Amino acid sequence: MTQELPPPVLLMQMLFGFASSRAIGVTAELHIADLLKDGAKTADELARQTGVHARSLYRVLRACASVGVYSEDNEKKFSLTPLAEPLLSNAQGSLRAFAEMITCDWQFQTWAELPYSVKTGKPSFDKVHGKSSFEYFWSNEKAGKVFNDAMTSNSAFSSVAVVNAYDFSSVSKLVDVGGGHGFLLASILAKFGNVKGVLYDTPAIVAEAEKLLHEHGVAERCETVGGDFFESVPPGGDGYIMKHIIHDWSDEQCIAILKNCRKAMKEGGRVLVVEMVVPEGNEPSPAKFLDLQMLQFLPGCERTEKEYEALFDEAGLSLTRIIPTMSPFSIIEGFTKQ
Ligand SMILES: C[S@@+](CC[C@H](N)C(=O)[O-])C[C@H]1O[C@@H](n2cnc3c(N)ncnc32)[C@H](O)[C@@H]1O
Repeated sequence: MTQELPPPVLLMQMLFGFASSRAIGVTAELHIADLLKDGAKTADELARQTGVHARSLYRVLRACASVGVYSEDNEKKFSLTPLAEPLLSNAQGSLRAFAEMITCDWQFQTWAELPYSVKTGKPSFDKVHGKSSFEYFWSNEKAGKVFNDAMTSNSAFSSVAVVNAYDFSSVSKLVDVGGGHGFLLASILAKFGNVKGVLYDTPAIVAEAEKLLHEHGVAERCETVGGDFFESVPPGGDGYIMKHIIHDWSDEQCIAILKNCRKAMKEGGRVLVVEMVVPEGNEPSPAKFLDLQMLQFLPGCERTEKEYEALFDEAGLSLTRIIPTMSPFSIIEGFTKQ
């Protein structure tokens, strides 16, 4: 439908993209979707419950409703819509924490410096915050929590898709490299009862993962190991999965991580990289905007199929398949080159 709008109107809508993103993020921060779970409410009622300014909240919700996130009825009551439901905290694959993170203060401060990244090719995050993004999250409790909660929330969304798209039953020991708090690995182990897991991340992050592994009832089948994936990864797995890891790093750094996996894996083992794959040409894809996020936050980027093939090749692996999932993420599978 938007294609039929006159170009200046469509362009203006696009230019206001940052505003719709921020407005949706504010409602995520205020848990508005949770408050609408049991029925429609006016902005006044919602403002009383959240302690904010009623008229301003109304304006934010009206703007969100104009793009289909919530809807407003004749009595000025707001309700959930299919686009608002993923903002429920307990929705399967909830995007609430992700929405809060992707529109928070340090995001907008970093995006304001996009021209710096375009000029220099360096992450604007480091310029704005004086350190790399991971160092910032590891040293700043509040930002670290927002980031890790978003990763777990995003993981909930993409993990369901990965678990349903790939048959892990032929893997006996799966190492999740940079597995964060372990949501993906726990989901895989919960579905595939024969698989043993190793959750590998920095020592501080894996120390926080135990609770989640217990909650999924997989702690007994899952080891946690702290370390640095540029140095080494735990040996003896026949599967090495990496979700949202490879897109964080430069080609040289990715090749180092992939080579470490190849060296550590048992004969006949495989690597499984979970990322968006950038389509060639003008095809629309969220990967092309996530790529700009990477440009500013880390040395990494989103890659095309050919670029993944080249990375795998340099690391001594052959890309065998790209398996699409019901999410924007694909599973890029590789085996040791024969
Ligand atoms: C973008 S998050 C992805 C987390 C998880 N795979 C997921 O999809 O939710 C990147 C992860 O890499 C971890 N990480 C970053 N540098 C690392 C390193 N040098 N060694 C081990 N883990 C590292 C971070 O702590 C973080 O958990």
